[in-house]
Amino acid sequence: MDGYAIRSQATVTASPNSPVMFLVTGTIAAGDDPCVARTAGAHVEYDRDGGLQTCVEIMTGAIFPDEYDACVKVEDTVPVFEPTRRRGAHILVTRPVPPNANRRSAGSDILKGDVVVEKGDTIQLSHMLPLASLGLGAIPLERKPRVGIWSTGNEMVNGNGSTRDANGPYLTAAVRYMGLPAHFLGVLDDEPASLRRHVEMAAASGQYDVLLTSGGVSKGRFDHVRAAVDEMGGEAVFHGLSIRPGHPVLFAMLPGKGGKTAFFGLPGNPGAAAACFRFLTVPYLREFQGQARELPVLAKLLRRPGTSGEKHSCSANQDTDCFRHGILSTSAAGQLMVEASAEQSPSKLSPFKAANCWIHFRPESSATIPGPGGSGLVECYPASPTGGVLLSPNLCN
Ligand SMILES: Nc1nc2c(c(=O)[nH]1)N[C@H]1C(S)=C(S)[C@@H](COP(=O)(O)OP(=O)(O)OC[C@H]3O[C@@H](n4cnc5c(N)ncnc54)[C@H](O)[C@@H]3O)O[C@H]1N2
Ligand code: MOO
Repeated sequence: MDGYAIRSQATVTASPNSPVMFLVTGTIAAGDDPCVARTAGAHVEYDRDGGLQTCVEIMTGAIFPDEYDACVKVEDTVPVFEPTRRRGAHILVTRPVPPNANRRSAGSDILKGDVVVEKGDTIQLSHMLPLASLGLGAIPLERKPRVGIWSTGNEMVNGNGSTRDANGPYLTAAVRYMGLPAHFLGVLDDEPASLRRHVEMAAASGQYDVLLTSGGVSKGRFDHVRAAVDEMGGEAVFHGLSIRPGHPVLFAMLPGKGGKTAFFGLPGNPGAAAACFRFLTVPYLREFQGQARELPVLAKLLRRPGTSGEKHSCSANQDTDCFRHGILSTSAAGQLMVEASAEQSPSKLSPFKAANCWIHFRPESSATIPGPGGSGLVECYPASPTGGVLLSPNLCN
């Protein structure tokens, strides 16, 4: 605090009728040597033995001189002779000042041995103030998973087709949104040898930890992604899951330089690619970085998906996990509420603009009133996978 460093003991009897007068012997500013005080024109050693009723004017952040134990704020003092900022001026204190008032001990924030960042923590903005205050210029970080992304399909505009590539820009942005390096590697034709060559070369290069394609994983005559993975010696971990949307999704491990490379063959329908990325790829990328499993928030379901028709309602299949986008909000009473988007077709993209969350309907929540025991509560995850990680180990760049 800006004020005067005093000996609190001298103020025990202070009152408005009987103030205690202090002689100001100098001024100490933040950054000054606490033994040397500024006076009108010079820096001199202040009168350290001047007795109980001497004081030093002190500024916020200045190192407290040893012989004083409390600071009285400047606005709680009465100047006797103006100007006060001069050796020989006096102030009056009209109330007792407790020991240690307005004084902080050095090192009381982070003690020796305190853990500021746990091993495996993700460095976020919240860490920066404590880390920087410790004088750390740089900290060791684990390498981030590097992600390579292709779109597939002869129908894509880039391959002279008529469909605009929605998945490539979306998936690239989503990976970067997590604070991870992502390279969009282009659009691949529905041609087995070309698919194989590109994916095999990227895995062999050792430049990527995770590779993603979208499209070409279903049952069509031109869906060649699985065959390409098999032919390059990849091991399919699963191809097809009991989820909606995205049931044709493929996950495989590819042989690569210095170990295996994870491969997600996401379905082509953009809504399905987005759901599979959010619920399969994001957890993989988090696990890769040693991050804890993401936990959902529970919200009261205001509108079930597919109320306009049964197609995307989740009620058809009791053993299927359904992922539906929706809008999460808070009621006036503070209750989290979620409304599933009315349109849930995985090929319709306009609802993504308003949706701010994904709702996970577990198989058991397919009953008329979802949630444990029919509570009406459903699990929601933010639509955008947050990572917020700092990419540079250098805290100042
Ligand atoms: N006989 C069956 N047919 C289909 C099944 C099935 O189980 N049996 N599943 C359907 C489901 S569910 C999905 S999802 C799709 C996924 O199939 P693919 O991964 O093979 O995707 P494609 O056929 O290549 O494309 C589907 C659709 O999405 C469009 N697409 C693809 N990539 C993009 C992109 N990057 N940007 C925008 N749009 C994209 C593509 O043009 C197609 O319209 O299979 C069903 N069929
Ligand atoms: O995965 Mo597909 O887009 O559910 O229909």
